[in-house]
Amino acid sequence: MPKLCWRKPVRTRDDVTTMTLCESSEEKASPTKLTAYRKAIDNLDNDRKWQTDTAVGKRIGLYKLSGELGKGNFSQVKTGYHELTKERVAIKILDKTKLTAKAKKMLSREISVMESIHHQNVIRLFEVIETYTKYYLIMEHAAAGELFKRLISEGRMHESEAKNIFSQIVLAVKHLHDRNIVHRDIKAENVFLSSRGVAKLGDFGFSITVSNNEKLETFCGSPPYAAPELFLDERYVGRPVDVWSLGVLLFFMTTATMPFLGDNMAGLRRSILAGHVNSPACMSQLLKSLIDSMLNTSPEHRFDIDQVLKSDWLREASAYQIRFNNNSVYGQWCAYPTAAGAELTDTETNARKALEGLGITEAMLDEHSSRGSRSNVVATYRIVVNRLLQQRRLMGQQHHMQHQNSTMQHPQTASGRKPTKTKSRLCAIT
Ligand SMILES: Nc1ncnc2c1ncn2[C@@H]1O[C@H](COP(=O)(O)OP(=O)(O)OP(=O)(O)O)[C@@H](O)[C@H]1O
Repeated sequence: MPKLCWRKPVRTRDDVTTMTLCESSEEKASPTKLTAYRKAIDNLDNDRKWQTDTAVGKRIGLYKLSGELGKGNFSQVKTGYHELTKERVAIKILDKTKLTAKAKKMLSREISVMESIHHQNVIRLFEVIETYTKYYLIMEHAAAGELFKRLISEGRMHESEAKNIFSQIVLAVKHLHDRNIVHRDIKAENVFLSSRGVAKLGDFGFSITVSNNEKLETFCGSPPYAAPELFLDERYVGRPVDVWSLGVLLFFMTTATMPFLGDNMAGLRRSILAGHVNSPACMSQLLKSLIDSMLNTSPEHRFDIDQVLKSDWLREASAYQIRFNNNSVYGQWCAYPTAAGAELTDTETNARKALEGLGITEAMLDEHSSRGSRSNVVATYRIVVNRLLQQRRLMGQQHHMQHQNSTMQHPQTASGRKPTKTKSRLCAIT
C-alpha cells in the first residue's frame, strides 16, 4: 500500500509538493494490510489506549491533543496533531454546558462563516467534532501566534513590513465584504501569523452576513477598535465598522500605541467620538493620509475596503498580493472535494494521490463531500490540500522575501502606555 511521506519541497511539472507517495517492501508484501485511514478508524472503535486517551481528553477523533495555546471567554485552544498527516492543528474546545444562548449563536455563526470562506489569509476550519458535552473546532494552526503578541514583544513595525502584513488582512476583509460578511471584531489579537509570515484573520464569532446596506443593531467588538457610530444609540452599517477597526489596527502596527485612549469607557468614548488622531512625526505622509481616511468619524465618508486597497500607501503591496494570489492556486482552494468527473486542479490531483496513499479513495471523497467539516475524510482532504497550497505559496514567496526589508524597530510608545489585550464584547458599549 503506498504510504504518505513528507519530504523537502520538490518542484514538479504541475505543482509543488512536499508529499510524495512511496511504497515500502513490507507494504508490497502484505496486500491485505489495513490502510492508514482504516487502521485509525479501527483504533478509534477498538483500541483500548485510544479509547482511554479519548476519555481523559488526550485525543479527539483523529487528533492527538497536546499543550494549551490559550483560553477565550468560552473556550480553550489546544495544539493537536492529525494522526494521518501529522499536521499540527489548533483545536478550540467549547464546553456545551457552559455556553450561554449568545455564545451558542456566536459559535454557529463562526462555524458557518469559516465553512463558507476559503482564503489564504483566513484561518481555515478543517473539522468540527461534537460530543455529548463538547464542541471541537479543528483549525489551521498559526505557528507564529497573534500579531498582538508580536507587536507587544518587538514593538512597532517598519512601514514596509506593516504594508506586507496589512495588505494581506485587507485582502481577507475584502473577500468577506465581497461576500456580504462583516467580521466586527478586527483587532491585533485576531490576526495570526504563520511561521512564514503569512497573515491570517481569525475569530469569526461576531461575524454576520448582511444584505447590502442593511443596518445592524447589536453592538459588538472591542471598545478600543470600535467605530464612533457604535457609541451612538443608532443602528449602523456593517462594512464601515470593519474599515475603522482596520484603521486602528494599522495605527497600532506602525506605532505600537493605540490612536484613541481613555482612562475608562467614558474617556475612550469621548476620544473616539472626537476622532482626533495624533500621528507621530516619523510616520510617512501617505500612511498618515490613509489612516485619516479610515478613521473618518463619518461612516459615509470613510474609505471603503476597495479604496483602502487602492490607496497610495498600500497600492503596490496589495497589487503584489493580488497578483501573487492569482498566480498561485489559492484561488482554486476547495473546501470540498470536486465532484467525480469534474476537471481537477493540479493541487487536487496531487492531494488525491496523497489521500489514496492513506486509504482515502475517490469514492470515499464523493460520499463524504456533502458532510463538509463534519467528516474526517473531508477534513483530511482539507489538511492535505492546505499543506500543498502552503508549499506552493512558499516557493512563490521566497523570491519576493529576498527583496523585503523586514526589520522590526524597537518599541517606541509615544504615550508611554503599553496597550493591553482587549476583550471582545457583545453588549452596548455606550
Ligand atoms: N488558529 C490558531 N492558531 C494558533 N493559536 C490560536 C489559534 N486560534 C486561537 N489561538 C490562541 O488561543 C487563544 C484563545 O483563543 P480564542 O479564540 O478561544 O479566544 P480569544 O480570542 O482570546 O477570546 P474570545 O473568547 O474573546 O474570542 C488565543 O490566545 C489565541 O492566540
